[in-house]
Amino acid sequence: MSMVDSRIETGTSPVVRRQPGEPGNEAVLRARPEALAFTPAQTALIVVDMQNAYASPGGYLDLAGFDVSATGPVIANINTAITAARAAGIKVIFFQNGWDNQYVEAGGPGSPNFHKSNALKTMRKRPELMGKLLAKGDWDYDLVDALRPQPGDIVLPKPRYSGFFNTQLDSLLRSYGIHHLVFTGIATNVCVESTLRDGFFLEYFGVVLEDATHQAGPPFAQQAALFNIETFFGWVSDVASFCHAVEGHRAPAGHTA
Ligand SMILES: C/C(=C/NC(N)=O)C(=O)O
Repeated sequence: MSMVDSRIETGTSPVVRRQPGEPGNEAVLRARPEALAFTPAQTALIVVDMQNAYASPGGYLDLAGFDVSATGPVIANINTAITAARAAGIKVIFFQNGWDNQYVEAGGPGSPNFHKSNALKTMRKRPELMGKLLAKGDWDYDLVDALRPQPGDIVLPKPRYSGFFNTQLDSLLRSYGIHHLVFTGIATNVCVESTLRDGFFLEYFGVVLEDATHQAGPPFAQQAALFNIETFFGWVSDVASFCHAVEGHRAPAGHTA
């Protein structure tokens, strides 16, 4: 059951607005700790790293010992959010995490990534996996079959946990006049939280749809990430609330978001 505050239905809950709302243009999302108002055309749905590596049995997280058995409903919920976003004219941005198959982009021993990445560590333990985990061109790097980008969507590669680091995300968002980011994907406590946090420092309003995310690690990692986001960096909502908020908002005719 969603823990999102239902008081907004009765109009007693505060609504966070970046600027005074324009009637008819504004969607209001039930969220914790407050409802959040946004304009669909100035909002992006960010789909973080929904690759086989993170969401499929036999992918990197699974091989590294993380539980991916509950990712099926997350994929279905992301699909629901994507469909609602496209219909409302919200830009959909997919990230793919990883590197070239020689791992030059992963950084050598001079990079903390070399020492902390569980994908790189797993491959050092199991050399037969070298060139496979999170390597561009391999199944592990591919987006899961159930989530297919469409014309008008953006697909961005990223080499580190934050989607703002060494990517075109910030300049693309600014070029489209986007300042609200709705987050889905895996892992809540790693790349989702890292990207939302960096967005906060760059003045983006970030909200996570909790049932469209999954953690890397035990359930407390999900709870801690959502607590941090709700308390310090942004807002937490769910897919049904997002669909409800954008219902009735339609992309202009002939518009690919
Ligand atoms: C653990 C991990 C998480 N990535 C992500 N997409 O959140 C990794 O990439 O090693």
